[in-house]
Amino acid sequence: MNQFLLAIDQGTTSSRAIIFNQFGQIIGQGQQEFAQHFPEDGWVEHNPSDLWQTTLQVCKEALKDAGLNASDITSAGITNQRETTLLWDMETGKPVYSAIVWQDRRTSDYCQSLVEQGYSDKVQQKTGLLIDPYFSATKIRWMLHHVVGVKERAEQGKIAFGTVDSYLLWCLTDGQQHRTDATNAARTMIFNIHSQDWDQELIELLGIGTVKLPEVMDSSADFGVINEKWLGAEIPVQGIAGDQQAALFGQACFAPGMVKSTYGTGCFLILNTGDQVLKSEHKLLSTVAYRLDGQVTYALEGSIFVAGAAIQWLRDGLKLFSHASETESLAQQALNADTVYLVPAFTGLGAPYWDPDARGAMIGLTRDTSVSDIVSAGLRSVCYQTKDLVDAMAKDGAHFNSLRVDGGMVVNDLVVQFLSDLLGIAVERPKVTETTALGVAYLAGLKAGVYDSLEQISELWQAEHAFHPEMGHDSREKLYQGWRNAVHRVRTS
Ligand SMILES: Nc1ncnc2c1ncn2[C@@H]1O[C@H](COP(=O)(O)OP(=O)(O)O)[C@@H](O)[C@H]1O
Ligand SMILES: O=P(O)(O)OC[C@H](O)CO
Repeated sequence: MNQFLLAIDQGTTSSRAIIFNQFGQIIGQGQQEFAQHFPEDGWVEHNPSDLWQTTLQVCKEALKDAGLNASDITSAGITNQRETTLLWDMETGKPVYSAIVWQDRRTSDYCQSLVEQGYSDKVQQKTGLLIDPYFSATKIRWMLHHVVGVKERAEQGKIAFGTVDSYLLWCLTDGQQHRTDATNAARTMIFNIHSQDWDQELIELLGIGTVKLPEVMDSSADFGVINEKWLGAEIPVQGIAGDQQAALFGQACFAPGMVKSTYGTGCFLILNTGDQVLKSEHKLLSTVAYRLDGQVTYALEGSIFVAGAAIQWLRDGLKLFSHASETESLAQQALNADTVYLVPAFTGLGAPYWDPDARGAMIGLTRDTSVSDIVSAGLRSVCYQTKDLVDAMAKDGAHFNSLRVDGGMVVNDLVVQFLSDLLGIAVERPKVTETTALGVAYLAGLKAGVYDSLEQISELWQAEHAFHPEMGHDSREKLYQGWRNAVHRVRTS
């Protein structure tokens, strides 16, 4: 008999719900985009009601698409854009402000002051993270200091903090559960990844001790039950993970040394490091890959802020084409692909540079530079940035000879082939590229007893295509040197 798992994937630009059967096949889905708000330079916000309402709608759409009722669903999971921060009043259930999105840079100066006070080592040692506005903690502090009345309500013990998973769980359970999982907690900059507890010293340092923090659970656990008023029947929520960790899980990267890279708005390369926290000397992040039965599997992560977003900019900003799918044929016509570089540092550079003040550039332009050359440079920029991460990992002692990829961009064969050429390793694209949703469905299914073991899940993973390097060493080095020069031109630190 078929069993069905509902995966809620609340991402940066859209909310998605996918229903899988126990074989990891997609049975139904729904997706809705929502508005991005940029109230000031470097600020990025979402309306919490958009996050919640689109989530609810896509769940209904997915059920309809699958021809199922909520009562047919065995278990549900939530995966989410990470770090994005919400505070809400626990009495009214109302968010006190917008959701401050992971890309938001408003706490840059405060982060810089923490660095100057010498807290970098302590933060990295405890949380595995670098001090950066990217993470949740300084966003919480900003709301306490800037939103009228919130500090007072927090002092009365009425204000809850949550990443998007927590907030959605709160809504879905009708205010019954205030919980998160270890992968999401690990992105806040106040969670000790060794002891698996909230870190009181960092909480006090930031002055955010009055806010109620969610209970941190395994990634596969009994988080609560979706109230029947939302979808027509109760559904247990038994999986939660940040979207990049869920993708690692969906790619079945369960053995130390296995690595995946997801190409959506940004790009996130995550390497399974087993039960070891690998401390990076090259500005990568140590984080929680997943936590099962109290056992933590750790990961090393490289985060790039702009990947598919560069393609969106070429489409919407420069209006060079109407659909992302046109980029492959356009780039195939590029005559100067090897000499034109686009550094998409629109919101600064992420790993391994962490240069929030860098800005984008196009280098190598001549009179015969064409639209095709620029599009090709945009696509290739994603591969060059990945090589930056892979090289940083190698310097940290982490080597691998194949990479699993997923996300909206990997339908583009040209991108994946160039990636393989540049890295000089095999790049594997799975049959199901919705690995984020699949990963959290697996986590829910593990708790629900649909799956007994990780081995069983590994057996479900199937490659759709493996790309092998076709480029020679010298060409690869020459192209990459050109990229290094281009990045050097935009860096401020
Ligand atoms: N054929 C393509 N070639 C290159 N980029 C693409 C292609 N199709 C989609 N994209 C890019 O992939 C991204 C969407 O991927 P997705 O995984 O849905 O992102 P997210 O989950 O971050 O919203 C968009 O930025 C889009 O520009
Ligand atoms: O929503 P995505 O897929 O762009 O992922 C965002 C990341 O979780 C941010 O850390």
